[in-house]
Amino acid sequence: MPANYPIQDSSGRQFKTLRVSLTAVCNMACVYCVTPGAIHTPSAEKVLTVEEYLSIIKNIHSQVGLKTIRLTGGEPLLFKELPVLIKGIKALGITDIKLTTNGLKLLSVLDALVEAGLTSINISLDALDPAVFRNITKNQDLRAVLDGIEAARHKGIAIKINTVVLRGVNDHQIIPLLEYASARNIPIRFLELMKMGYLHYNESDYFFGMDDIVEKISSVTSVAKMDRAPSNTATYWQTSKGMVFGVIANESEPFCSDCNRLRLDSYGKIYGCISASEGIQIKHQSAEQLSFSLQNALAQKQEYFTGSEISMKHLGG
Ligand SMILES: Nc1nc2c(ncn2[C@@H]2O[C@H](COP(=O)(O)OP(=O)(O)OP(=O)(O)O)[C@@H](O)[C@H]2O)c(=O)[nH]1
Ligand SMILES: C[S@@+](CC[C@H](N)C(=O)[O-])C[C@H]1O[C@@H](n2cnc3c(N)ncnc32)[C@H](O)[C@@H]1O
Ligand code: SF4
Ligand code: SF4
Repeated sequence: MPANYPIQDSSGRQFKTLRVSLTAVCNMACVYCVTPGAIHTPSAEKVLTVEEYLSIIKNIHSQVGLKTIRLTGGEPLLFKELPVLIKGIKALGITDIKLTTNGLKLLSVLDALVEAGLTSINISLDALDPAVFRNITKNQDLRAVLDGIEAARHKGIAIKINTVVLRGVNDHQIIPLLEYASARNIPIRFLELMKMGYLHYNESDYFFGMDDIVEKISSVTSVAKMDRAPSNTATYWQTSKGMVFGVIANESEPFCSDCNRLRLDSYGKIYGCISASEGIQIKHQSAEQLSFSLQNALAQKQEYFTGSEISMKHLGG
C-alpha cells in the first residue's frame, strides 16, 4: 500500500472508489427502494452545488488517492449540471468516472455525458415484460429505458445491466434478460434483494438468492463460476452457451473483505459503509478534520453486509 495514503484499516482496506449521490430524488418508485405510499419530503439540509461537490471530491482525493468516482442517487440524471460536474472531476485528475442510472432520461443526455468524459454506465433493468416493469417501477416507461440502452450501445460507451430479483415478481424474467443482454454483448448482474430502508427489519418473502438465480440459469445452460475480481461487488459465471452473468450476493456471499468504497450523499455527509446508520458531515471541514472523519468512516466498514434503515435512494445504492 502506498505510504502517502495512510488511511487504511487493519484488514488493509482503503478508500479508492467514491460513490457520489447527486440527489435523493427519483423519477421512479421501485418497490424495493421506496416505502409504499411514501411521498418524497425534501430534507431541510441544503443540497450540494457543483462547486461544493468538486471541492469535497478534491479534498477526499488528496487524502486517499481515488481511482474511481461513481455518480448515482436517487436518479443522477435529474442533476441538471451533470456534464459540468463530470468535466470538473476529470480536471481533478480522476479519469474513471462511472454512472449508475435507471436509464429513463439517458437517451436525451447521453451525448453530453460522453463528451464530458463519462467512461461507463450501469443501467437498472428489472424486466423486459412491460407489465412487470410497470409493477416494479410504479408505471414507468420500459421503452424509454430500452431506447437509452440501445443509444449507449451504439455510442460505444461501456455499459452493464443491473437486475434486482424478487421472488414471484420478476424471477421469470431472469432468462429473457440474460438472453437480451447476451445478444447485445452487455454484461448483466442479478442483485439479491438488500435489507435497506423500509425492508431493513422485514423478513422478505421476495428474497431470491444467488443459489436460486444460478439454479434457474443452470436449467437452460451449464455454468462455471469465476473468481471474484478484487474489490468487485459481483461474482461472474460463464455459461456453456458463451453468455456471462454476474450475481451481487450481499446476503449469500458478502464481499466486504476487500471493500474500497466510500459514499458521499447530496448533503455533504460521508458513509464508510452502506450498512452505516448515519453519515459524517464533512462539508466545511479542514484537511485535518477531514482526515479524522475519513478514519471514522473507515471504522464503519463491516465484516459482512448487515443493511441499514437508510434507503438506497438516499445513500446512493
Ligand atoms: N454491500 C454493498 N453493496 C454494494 C456496494 N456498492 C454497490 N453495491 C451493490 O451493488 C449494486 C450495483 O452497484 P453499481 O452502482 O452498479 O456499482 P458496482 O457494482 O460497484 O459497479 P462496477 O464498478 O461496475 O462493478 C448496488 O445496487 C448494491 O446492491 C457496497 O459498497 N456495499
Ligand atoms: C439506488 S439506485 C440509484 C441509481 C438509479 N436510480 C438506479 O436505479 O440505477 C442503484 C441500484 O440500487 C439498487 N437497489 C435499490 N434498492 C435495493 C434493494 N433494496 N436491494 C437491492 N438493490 C437495490 C437498484 O436496483 C439500482 O440498481
Ligand atoms: S432503485 Fe433507483 S430508480 Fe428505483 S426508486 Fe431507487 S433510486 Fe429510483
Ligand atoms: S457492507 Fe460495507 S464493508 Fe461490506 S461491501 Fe458494503 S460498504 Fe463495503
